[in-house]
Amino acid sequence: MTEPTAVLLMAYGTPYQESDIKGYYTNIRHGQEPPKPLMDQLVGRYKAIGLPSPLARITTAQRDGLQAALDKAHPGAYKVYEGLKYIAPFIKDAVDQIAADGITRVIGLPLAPQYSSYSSEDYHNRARKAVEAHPGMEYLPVSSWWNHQELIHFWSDQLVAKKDLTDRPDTKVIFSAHSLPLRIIQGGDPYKDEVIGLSNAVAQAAGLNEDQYVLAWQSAGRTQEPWIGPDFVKVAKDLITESGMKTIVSASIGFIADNLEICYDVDMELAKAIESAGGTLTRLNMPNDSPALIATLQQVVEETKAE
Ligand SMILES: CC1=C(CCC(=O)O)c2cc3nc(cc4[nH]c(cc5[nH]c(cc1n2)c(C)c5CCC(=O)O)c(CCC(=O)O)c4C)C(CCC(=O)O)=C3C
Ligand SMILES: [Fe+2]
Repeated sequence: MTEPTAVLLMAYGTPYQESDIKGYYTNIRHGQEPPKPLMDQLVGRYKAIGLPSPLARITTAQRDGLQAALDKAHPGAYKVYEGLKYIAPFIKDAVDQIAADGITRVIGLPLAPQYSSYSSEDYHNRARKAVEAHPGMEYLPVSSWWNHQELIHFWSDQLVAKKDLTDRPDTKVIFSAHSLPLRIIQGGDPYKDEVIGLSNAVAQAAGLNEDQYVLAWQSAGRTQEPWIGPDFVKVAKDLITESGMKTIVSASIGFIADNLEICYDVDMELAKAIESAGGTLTRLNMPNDSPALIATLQQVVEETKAE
């Protein structure tokens, strides 16, 4: 039998317990400890959703689901690993484990559907650095995979199921993705265009007209520099108070899992803003470890060939 190929699933990571938050946040801040007010704010948000955030369990379930799907389609051909950016098991730990398992071919698959230098390229750089420590190991990076039909239909199926609601003149669908500092997308980063591409593809597959949906940005950091906007909280409030909308359907298409940005920024912050403006929020489910997401990841792996 030929040697299996490793599939390295890479994700942001999430603190498992309160005592992890400081180290995790310090890693996100490139080794700088967070000032107390920022730290307190983040602890407050994690406590509000309950630790660990569902993301920890979901990333592992995605790994297990992909392993089972690949085992069924190609017995013995792939071994799936989980490597995180800001908390253990780190990307480097996973690569070292792959080497210890005697595998020399690694597909690097970021669990972020759109490419950006902030997320995808940083995952690949961390993986490549770890791979270089193992002579003879080959690294095959996946850039982005937002345009897979299974993923597009995961979202559009939910909108089609809510057609009675979305067709009402006082309902608007808001697609959203994580904002980024404008400086990151300047100089040709495709992130924004890929998010626009996914939102339009989902809208088209769901049969939405251009006046039935908008794209906005969520979870921007509260820093001085400009971030991609408009922010989805402001967009939602304006739609209700100025454009006569009653229902907002929120689809966080830039993410694939329930996490802090979904459970807090959408389910608490956005929901509260909409309710206090007099409207109601309906939030679409995230792909998590659904068959559609696992099928998408399986296709991405099958399409990845040596260059
Ligand atoms: C583009 C993008 C994605 C999607 C792509 C991908 O998934 O890779 C993403 C995902 C995530 N971000 C996450 C958590 C955090 N991100 C932060 C901070 C930041 N994110 C940024 C961008 C992104 N973030 C940026 C530009 C910053 C500013 C700091 C900096 O310049 O580096 C902070 C610090 C505090 C704060 O600012 O809120 C936290 C705690 C979690 C885990 C949630 C959980 O635990 O459930 C997830 C999945
Ligand atoms: Fe983030």
